[in-house]
Amino acid sequence: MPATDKSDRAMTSVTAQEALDFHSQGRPGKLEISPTKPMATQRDLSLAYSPGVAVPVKAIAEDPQTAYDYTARGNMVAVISNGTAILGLGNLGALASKPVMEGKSVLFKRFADVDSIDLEVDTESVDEFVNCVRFLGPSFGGINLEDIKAPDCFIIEQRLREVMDIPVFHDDQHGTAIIAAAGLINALTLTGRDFKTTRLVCNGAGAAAIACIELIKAMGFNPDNIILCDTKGVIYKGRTDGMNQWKSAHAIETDLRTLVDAVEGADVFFGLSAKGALSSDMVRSMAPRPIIFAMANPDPEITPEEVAEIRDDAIVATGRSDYPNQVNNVLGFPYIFRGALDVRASTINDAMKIAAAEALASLAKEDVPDDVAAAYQGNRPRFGPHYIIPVPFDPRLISAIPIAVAKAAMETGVARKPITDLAAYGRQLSARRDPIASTLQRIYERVRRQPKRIVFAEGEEVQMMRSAVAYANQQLGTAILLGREEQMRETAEREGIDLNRPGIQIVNARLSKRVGAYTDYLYARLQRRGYLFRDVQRLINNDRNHFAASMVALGDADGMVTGLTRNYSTALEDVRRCIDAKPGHRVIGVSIALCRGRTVLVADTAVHDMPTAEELADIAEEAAGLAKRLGYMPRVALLAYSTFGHPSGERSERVREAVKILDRRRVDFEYDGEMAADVALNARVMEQYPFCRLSGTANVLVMPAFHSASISTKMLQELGGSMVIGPLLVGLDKSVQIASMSAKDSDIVNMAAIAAYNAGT
Ligand SMILES: NC(=O)C1=CN([C@@H]2O[C@H](COP(=O)(O)OP(=O)(O)OC[C@H]3O[C@@H](n4cnc5c(N)ncnc54)[C@H](OP(=O)(O)O)[C@@H]3O)[C@@H](O)[C@H]2O)C=CC1
Ligand SMILES: CC(=O)C(=O)O
Ligand SMILES: [Mg+2]
Repeated sequence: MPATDKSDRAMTSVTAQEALDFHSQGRPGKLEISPTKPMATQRDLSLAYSPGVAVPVKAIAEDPQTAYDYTARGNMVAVISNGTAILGLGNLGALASKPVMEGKSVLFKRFADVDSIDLEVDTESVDEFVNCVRFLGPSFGGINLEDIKAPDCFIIEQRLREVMDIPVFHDDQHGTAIIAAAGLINALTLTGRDFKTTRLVCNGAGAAAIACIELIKAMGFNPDNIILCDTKGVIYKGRTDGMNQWKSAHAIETDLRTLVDAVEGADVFFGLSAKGALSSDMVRSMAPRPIIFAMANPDPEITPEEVAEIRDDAIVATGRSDYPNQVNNVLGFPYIFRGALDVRASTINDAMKIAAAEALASLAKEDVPDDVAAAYQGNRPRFGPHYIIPVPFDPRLISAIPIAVAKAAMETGVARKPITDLAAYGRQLSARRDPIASTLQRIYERVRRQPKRIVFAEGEEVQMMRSAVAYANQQLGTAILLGREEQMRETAEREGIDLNRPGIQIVNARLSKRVGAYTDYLYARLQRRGYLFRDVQRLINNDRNHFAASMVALGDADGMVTGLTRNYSTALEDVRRCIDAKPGHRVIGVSIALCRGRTVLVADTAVHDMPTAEELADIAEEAAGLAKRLGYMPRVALLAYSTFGHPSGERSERVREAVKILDRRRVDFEYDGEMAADVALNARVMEQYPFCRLSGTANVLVMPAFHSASISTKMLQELGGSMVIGPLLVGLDKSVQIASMSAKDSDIVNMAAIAAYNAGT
């Protein structure tokens, strides 16, 4: 464990250890490369490699544009840094910048389906850096420069733009400028100001600051009303200390010399400098209804809490995701490159940047539809001081920004492949959204709004303790750890887990005053099922699943998670002794498989061994219900080895009968079957059955039996590289989730969040 500093302690939503574990668990780091073509047979090899590969080689040599058709270039962006200005942490070198750069690459993929690789260039020499990057053009559709200190970044970007015919975009400059400009447009609107008369002070005169100032000036902000400050104070005409040509370009005639002087009476403060640079007194001296964008990362120039202590009329934004109004370039770079790549833009020019800023600003003013509201902390946001800019998880960003950028590229003549049908382009963009982000995010955000008490039944297990801490840290509610306190504290001490955080509660069944109530409750349920009173006492005293499930049944907790120490079916039996199915429902297990941007729900992966036709129909209904609750329009395929009667067989007959039962029940979701998995999942194969009632490929798969459900999800996970969540228990009267015995901390936290979500939000 490395030494922690103040900024580690300031991380309220995650601990330093969690951050390290997140990066080291499983395959270290955040990225891997996966092929898009099979490389399985001699023929594949002949096509992909020699001799077949010679054909596209020659085609590209003849017409370089065909590289976009035959290689990954057109969707590939390099994130390149030398680590000389990593976030606001300073010059920590190329290697130390790698976690940030991997992170940026992942965000490219997650948010905009842009493939990306990080490249860390180990030099502080501008010439060496430029020479290294300038020859990489053939590999990429765009270059995203990141965390390179000023003024080197200006020279590097300028020189690379001159010699490369693909977009070269320094994210800390232009990404930040676009987002800050969008936020500023809206904050000015809300406070009744305009670009002509507003007085702005920008602290920091590096990469991000200079670009922000340049962009807002290009948008019409009055240059005479902007004061730039750096570590030496105000940048005035004639200053010589610590100057460079980029600072000089924004120097103004003024007698003001310090940030304190400059900020007095200012309408807007832009912070692109360092933690704590704006004091309370400075905030006090600003004009009425001041606009404060404290954008330094990870710790802002001043926190929203500190501003709130001084005045309640300020609009405050930071670069962080744990406060409202996150002004951070993550809102920009994935979508700006998406638009630029899609029209094969040769550059990203001012018109494209302004179009992105305006699109972003407009989005915040639009009503937030239901499926978007879930992406927001708190209630449905409405344009106002606490919502001047959309959050990164807003699913509308992928449609709104790339279109604006692509249009501007076409209008300014830098698009090498103009898009003719923008409506169709908009639909393609929405389809690129990876549902995993929005699905889990939606669950977490809803729970955060209505936190829940979740009992972690196997509280003495290390993973349970870690998960409970993560649950509490993420403000999902109270995590109740069940077990012997002394043992838990000993383990926690040894493993460096802090159980003294708010939101953690320890309950020892043996010492609990509720033992009597739970025993009476359970005895009433089990007395006619062969259990004596003392058997039930033993269950409550000695068995944590029974104790935890009784807690939930009697309302002492909202939900529970278990599963690490007992196999799934045993844990489920324990729970079922205490909790029934919801009236009119059937208890089933649904696994969520997330694979290459697709999400499918698979059922029943937990309970019914060999379901009857009636049971299959129930399973379809329960799974469709879960799909709806997760925000999907269910398209349910009842799977078999046969498709619509061929080949015939007894097992397929049962599935066909289930479809007829659903017909009779007149359910309100799309379903069809029986069909084979490829028919359900592959649009081209489905086309061979034009009468199929599904409007698209299936997103809910009802398996004919438990063995096929279990085998296929495990194969998806192990061979298909899918992330599989679950099985989630559906249909119980109270909220319980059972993790697998091999679950990692993150799986358990997901399960706990899902238990909390199902407990009612
Ligand atoms: N929210 C967002 O999306 C983004 C935020 N940022 C944040 O902005 C900050 C600057 O990043 P970047 O421009 O890339 O870095 P640079 O190294 O290019 O520039 C840093 C600038 O900040 C100035 N500075 C540092 N400390 C102080 C201080 N205490 N008071 C006044 N000025 C100070 C420096 O002054 P001098 O010139 O005198 O050395 C320099 O001008 C970082 O905290 C970074 O995390 C950056 C990009 C995006
Ligand atoms: C967000 C970002 O890019 C930075 O702080 O450097
Ligand atoms: Mg950066």
